[in-house]
Amino acid sequence: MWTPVGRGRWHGRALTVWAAAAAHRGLLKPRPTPTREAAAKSRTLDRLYSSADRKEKIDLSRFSVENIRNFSIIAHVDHGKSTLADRLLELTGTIDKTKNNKQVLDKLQVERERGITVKAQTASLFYNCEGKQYLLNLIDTPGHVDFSYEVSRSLSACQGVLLVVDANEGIQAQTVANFFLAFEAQLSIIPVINKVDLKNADPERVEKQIEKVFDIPSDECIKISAKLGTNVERVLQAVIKRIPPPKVHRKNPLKALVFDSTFDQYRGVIANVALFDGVVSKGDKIVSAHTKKTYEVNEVGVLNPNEQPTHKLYAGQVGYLIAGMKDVTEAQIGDTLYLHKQPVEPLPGFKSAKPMVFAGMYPIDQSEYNNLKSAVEKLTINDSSVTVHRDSSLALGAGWRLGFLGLLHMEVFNQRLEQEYNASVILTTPTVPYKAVLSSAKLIKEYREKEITIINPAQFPDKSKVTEYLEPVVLGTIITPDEYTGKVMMLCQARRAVQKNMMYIDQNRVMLKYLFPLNEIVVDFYDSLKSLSSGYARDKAHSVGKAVCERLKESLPRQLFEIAVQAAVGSKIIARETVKAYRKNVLAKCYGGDITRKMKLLKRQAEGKKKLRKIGNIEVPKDAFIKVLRTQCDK
Ligand SMILES: Nc1nc2c(ncn2[C@@H]2O[C@H](COP(=O)(O)OP(=O)(O)OP(=O)(O)O)[C@@H](O)[C@H]2O)c(=O)[nH]1
Repeated sequence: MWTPVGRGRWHGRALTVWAAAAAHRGLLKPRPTPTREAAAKSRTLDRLYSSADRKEKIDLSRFSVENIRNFSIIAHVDHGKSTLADRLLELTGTIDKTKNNKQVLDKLQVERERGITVKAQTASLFYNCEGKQYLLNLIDTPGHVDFSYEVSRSLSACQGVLLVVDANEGIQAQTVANFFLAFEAQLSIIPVINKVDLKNADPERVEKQIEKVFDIPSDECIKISAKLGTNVERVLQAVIKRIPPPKVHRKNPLKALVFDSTFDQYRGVIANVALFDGVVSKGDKIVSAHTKKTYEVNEVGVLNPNEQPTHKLYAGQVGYLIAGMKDVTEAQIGDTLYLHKQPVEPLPGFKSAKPMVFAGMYPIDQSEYNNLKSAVEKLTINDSSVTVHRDSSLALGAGWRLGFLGLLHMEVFNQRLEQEYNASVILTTPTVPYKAVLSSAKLIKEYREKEITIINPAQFPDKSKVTEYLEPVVLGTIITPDEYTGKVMMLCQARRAVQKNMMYIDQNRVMLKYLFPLNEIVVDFYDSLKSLSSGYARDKAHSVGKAVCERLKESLPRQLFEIAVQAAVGSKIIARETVKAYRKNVLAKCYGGDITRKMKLLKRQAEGKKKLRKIGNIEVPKDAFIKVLRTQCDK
């Protein structure tokens, strides 16, 4: 939903923000240079995942549906999902127990460098419980709100979740958001209170919070230390006892959901699939419900945690499938695959992600356009929440306008392009989408619509042709120790937010819900929340305009005439800088001499400059644009 610019109203998507005083690793900080430890870990993981290690084909036929459990680990950022996944992999003998096993499922370089999960990762574990062999398919998910699309997709392949909560921090905003995702999907929820080894851990308090906020009896909570491995075996037992096996039919024709996919340079698209019905094996002819194209299956297997080919994949199992899809448009996340000549009703797929932040992306060098295009296409297979529209700019040439779920998402996408595809790009300052209700008949005819969405500031229609502008608003949840409540509320009001709810989740923690205009929180709200500074200036247009003018002034080459660099909002100039002219010494040849002659020469020079200023065109070097845009993005 949208609201007239300047007023607050509820928008459909719930966006959660972090607790004010929660200790947190900087998520939006500039990318750190990889440390020696990260590099060593990277080498260890490369060995762990090298294709040379791929083992013999395994036979999954021995796992009947009753012996399969599919579950995700969900939590707020940093509450220990990936560390718990490490322990589960060790306990089941999937990986050897070594000191180097730290966030093993965080395979991407960007994840290892930033210490956060950005991609959901699947691992199939084999576990013996009370004399029975079980196949457990685990999906480790990201905790940050920008990647919650990964969580919702992962849940479609599961029947249950481990809801991990930090024993010191307690319930946080993403704990609440992720709980509701699982609850709405009607999954079994096992609360796991982690980090009980911490000095300030208070698992009893967290147990009570869980009971109060989620209505889950406190005796259902499992208290563990994922770091030390304490009680982790109980988690596995609870997975078997409390999460039901999938409801599927192996005798029905194949019905497989593509819930994620990646692109491999040599093997094409590798689709992560959850089988709802039937069986699939190498050599089968399958059809994509989305494109109706037919493919021959080259390989099927499970992730253990690296790719391990199997003879077949059976209904109820989660694995991967390679079928020679070479073109990126063929790999659609949410697609249903079925056997040739045995069509099935396609699964509902996924609601498409709604981008909240838009930015222009251009190759630094236009000759790199095609390479960058192919890199962007391949990366969007692996990250389907990014939207791509072609765009062009006078200064930067041909490029795209990309839509992201948040700023961290944008940074991570950019970093992945650089690291995984060696691409070098210019990203412009992020903006949020706006809508304009048009009043001009000419514009309505041109757009064939009365209400248009604007994702590019350059396309903002003039005020005189518009009845009103609308801006997106989001529901934000903030959980904060109560001593900060007053300051947090002041900050929210300064950001034009409207309070919707306030509740004590325990003796000294408050959960606040506010409707925020998205534009007010998208760039720096988290930093302000952390510092709770009260010196917020409401109208930022002036300071931003001034900063850009100053930077442009530094970057523009001087001319024979003065150049005015102005920032304008509509027709109102809000900031100005002047690039001084080169001054030719027209008096150089006047030795001594008559003052009137000197005056005449200076007057003629001034007139010449005035004329030049009227007709003079200056060429803005591309470097200047890059410099200005870069610094804007760094802000
Ligand atoms: N003391 C202690 N620290 C833990 C425990 N479990 C995890 N940690 C630490 O908490 C930090 C975050 O752990 P992760 O496993 O990366 O958390 P995560 O939830 O996967 O993080 P995201 O994927 O980025 O949301 C790391 O520094 C871990 O070493 C625990 O049981 N005790």
